Amino acid sequence: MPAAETPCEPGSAGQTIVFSDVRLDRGGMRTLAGIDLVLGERRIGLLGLNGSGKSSLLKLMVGLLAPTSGSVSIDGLSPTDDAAAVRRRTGFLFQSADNQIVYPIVREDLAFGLEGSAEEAAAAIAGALGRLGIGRLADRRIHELSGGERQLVALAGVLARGPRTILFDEPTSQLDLANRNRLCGVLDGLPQQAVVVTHDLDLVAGFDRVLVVGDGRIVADGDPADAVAFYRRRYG
Ligand SMILES: Nc1ncnc2c1ncn2[C@@H]1O[C@H](COP(=O)(O)OP(=O)(O)OP(=O)(O)O)[C@@H](O)[C@H]1O
Repeated sequence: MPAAETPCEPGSAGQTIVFSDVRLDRGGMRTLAGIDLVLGERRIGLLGLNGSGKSSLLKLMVGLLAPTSGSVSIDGLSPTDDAAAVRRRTGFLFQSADNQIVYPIVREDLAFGLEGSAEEAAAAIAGALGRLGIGRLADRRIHELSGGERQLVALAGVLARGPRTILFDEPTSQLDLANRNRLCGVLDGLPQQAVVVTHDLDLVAGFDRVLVVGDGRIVADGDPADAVAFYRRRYG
């Protein structure tokens, strides 16, 4: 198996995500400009007001958007030109689970697109569901699950692929307090590198690095306490 397809094991390194003078226009308007970043930490948070460009930054990392100018690389690969390799190594959890669940039964959905033998796929699915404590949902119909359960199933689908990095777009926004706390616990224990867009300021408290996006630029970049304090001062 080539290195690019090796599933992440506990303790394995994440990836280095590089933005070089990135500009992004959406709908004819400047969304991001002058973005220069090297991100290699294990837990990275992205804060910012609605519409500030956080999700756009995340989508650039995995090639769901392409820069208008400048470049993005992830471990030396281009998210747009090397899309298949980047997406094997980099999972994306959408804000709404319905955007990434395709099949009607949980187990079928998790099997979709998995590489390897049927036994390897079954083991990856069982491992992912087990890690999230939702093995009991394996044979349930997706449309009968609650929103929180669907969110966890969508995360299991990402985990089953063994990515090195997981990009989370507002992972707690649709969860009740119990499921929000559960997701925080899961996030804490994941061996993968995680980049998390959130409005949940407590979620980033133990992170290694937190960035604040404002007016299409990075307006703060540091440890969680400093970045959150800046965010509250500037926008609170
Ligand atoms: N499909 C699109 N076409 C044109 N403009 C878009 C599109 N999607 C988003 N935008 C614009 O890009 C800007 C940044 O959006 P983005 O979703 O990255 O912000 P965000 O910081 O993640 O916001 P939120 O916190 O509300 O999710 C916004 O002004 C938004 O209106």
